[in-house]
Amino acid sequence: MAVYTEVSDDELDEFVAQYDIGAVVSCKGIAEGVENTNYLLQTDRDSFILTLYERRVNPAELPFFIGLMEHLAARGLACPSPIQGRDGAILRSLCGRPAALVSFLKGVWHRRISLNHCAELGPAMAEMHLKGADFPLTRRNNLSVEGWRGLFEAIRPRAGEIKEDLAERIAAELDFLEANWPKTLPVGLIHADLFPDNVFFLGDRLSGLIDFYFACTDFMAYDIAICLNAWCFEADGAFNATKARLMLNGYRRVRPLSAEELDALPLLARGAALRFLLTRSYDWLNTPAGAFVKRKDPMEYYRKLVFHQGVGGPGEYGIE
Ligand SMILES: Nc1ncnc2c1ncn2[C@@H]1O[C@H](COP(=O)(O)OP(=O)(O)OP(=O)(O)O)[C@@H](O)[C@H]1O
Ligand SMILES: N[C@@H](CCO)C(=O)O
Repeated sequence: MAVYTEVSDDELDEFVAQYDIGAVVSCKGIAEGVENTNYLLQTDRDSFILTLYERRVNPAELPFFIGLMEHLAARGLACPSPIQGRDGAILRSLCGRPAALVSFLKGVWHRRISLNHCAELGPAMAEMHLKGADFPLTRRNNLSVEGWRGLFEAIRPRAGEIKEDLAERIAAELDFLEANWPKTLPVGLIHADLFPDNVFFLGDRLSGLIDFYFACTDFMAYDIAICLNAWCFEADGAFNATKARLMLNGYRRVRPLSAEELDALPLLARGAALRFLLTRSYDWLNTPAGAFVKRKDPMEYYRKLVFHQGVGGPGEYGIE
């Protein structure tokens, strides 16, 4: 569950009075998510998400994330639209935390991914990349290749608790990726965490993208590589090339991929698998087993990494 901060009725009334959004009907804590406190706020006019930013979000980066959602929503992307108060401000303080209101997106996310979900994801991701292209702010991806060694050093002494030879395996992969990471692929605004729990559907249609708090400036093809990992493996660990093909072809219809981007996909997919292997390993080793935040399995991403290490070229991702 993720309600770290309880907001009293008085504090909420005072907060909502700063907006022209009607009167509060209900405000319920949302159990999902781990980073921030989220409430579903219903007024007599509409529904909103109230987010209180907790420790793991750097307040100095909030203008980037909020500005990005504003930018994308203004260009018609289905994503949360930040709500301005009567004074024009979006970010304010609630219970000693930075806080913001965004529009509520209808839809649900799916644990069981269908072929159709992947076919819908591709064009939506490409649309986000195109609409993000003229966003004026930039943010370095501190969870890309330059950030991995530091994370590795942090988990190295205890990596054997996850898998006996994990440290050696990661060390070799890191050396390889650092030596071969691309330098010149097209760069743009990427989501960087476009997992199924951040993509909503209404019936068969994708209805919106949420959770832009890892968004950054990086290779657009790296976002695709993250999605190959997060969307195209079955629960038994098998890679589903049909899902990958549908996602990639859907993407390419909206934003064509260059030959360099296609060729780089296996390497980028290795990097993306390593990124989530590292962060999940860190959280696994540093979150008590009984904590209310459920730990995500690092080994799922170790197995995905091993799969991509065996990929000979982009054709194995279903591309004709
Ligand atoms: N704009 C929105 N519209 C509808 N529901 C939303 C919206 N934003 C968040 N939610 C709901 O709140 C939940 C948690 O949101 P989110 O994933 O952004 O939280 P978080 O704590 O930042 O996340 P995470 O731990 O996944 O990084 C979502 O799964 C969704 O149910
Ligand atoms: N989506 C991530 C968590 C947030 O970075 C994971 O599944 O490991």
